[in-house]
Amino acid sequence: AFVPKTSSRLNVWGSEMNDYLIAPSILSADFARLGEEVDNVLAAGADVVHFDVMDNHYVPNLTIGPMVCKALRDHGVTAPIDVHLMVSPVDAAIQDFIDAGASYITFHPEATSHIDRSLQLIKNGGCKAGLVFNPATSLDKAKYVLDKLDIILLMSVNPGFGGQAFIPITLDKARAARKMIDDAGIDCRLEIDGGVKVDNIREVAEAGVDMMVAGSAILKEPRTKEAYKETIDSMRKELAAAKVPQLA
Ligand SMILES: O=C(CO)[C@@H](O)[C@H](O)COP(=O)(O)O
Repeated sequence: AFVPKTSSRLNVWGSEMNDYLIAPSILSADFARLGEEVDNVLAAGADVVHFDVMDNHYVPNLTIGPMVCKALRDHGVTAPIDVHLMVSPVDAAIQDFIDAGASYITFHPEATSHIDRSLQLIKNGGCKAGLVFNPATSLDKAKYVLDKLDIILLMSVNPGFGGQAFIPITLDKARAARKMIDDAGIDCRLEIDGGVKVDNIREVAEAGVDMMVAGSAILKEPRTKEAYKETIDSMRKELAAAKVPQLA
């Protein structure tokens, strides 16, 4: 049965966190003013900084690395930094981002021959660990590492670029991933990334997602704290109205 959301079902990683985490992707930031952009989006109410790392090999784009992550920490950012590694092979980058101050690190199962070992490497570094599933990648790869997963991240676009359209079948996959998490009873967030906007975020939440990455929907002109707050507040209003299935 669908009933209004309460915090009981989504109480993962401790009660001090919001039920729904909003994670603006800095891929859409003005990189010439990155520190200020991150400060503004956090002051506007974002929970987490989503940090996209692309290697021009696993994905067809090249972005930012551990030095930029460390620079944000040195700048004074204390919010969680959610590092999404679109990098292959991935293990060296995992260690670099642990050293650079990452909080959460996720990677694609295709990017390592040893998924279990790569997850353990992240956990040994004291970070939350997660697997990322491209739109056409099956959730099967999660099955035998569920006990090591703090995050399952579903790509709702093909990775590599911001500003793409949400792929609707991801909602079915989200429901399947939510069931997998609930059946296993693990303390795991379900994250989604790609094409998330004010007008579809409620539907995404109702499919069982509790961590929302949004790049171009939030980080856009006029690039002011007030404008970021307006978008994030609108997203929170939609999330508050979401009806999600409760655990039995
Ligand atoms: O990882 C990626 C793209 O590969 C994302 O994090 C995008 O940056 C999301 O951007 P929008 O689709 O929200 O504009």
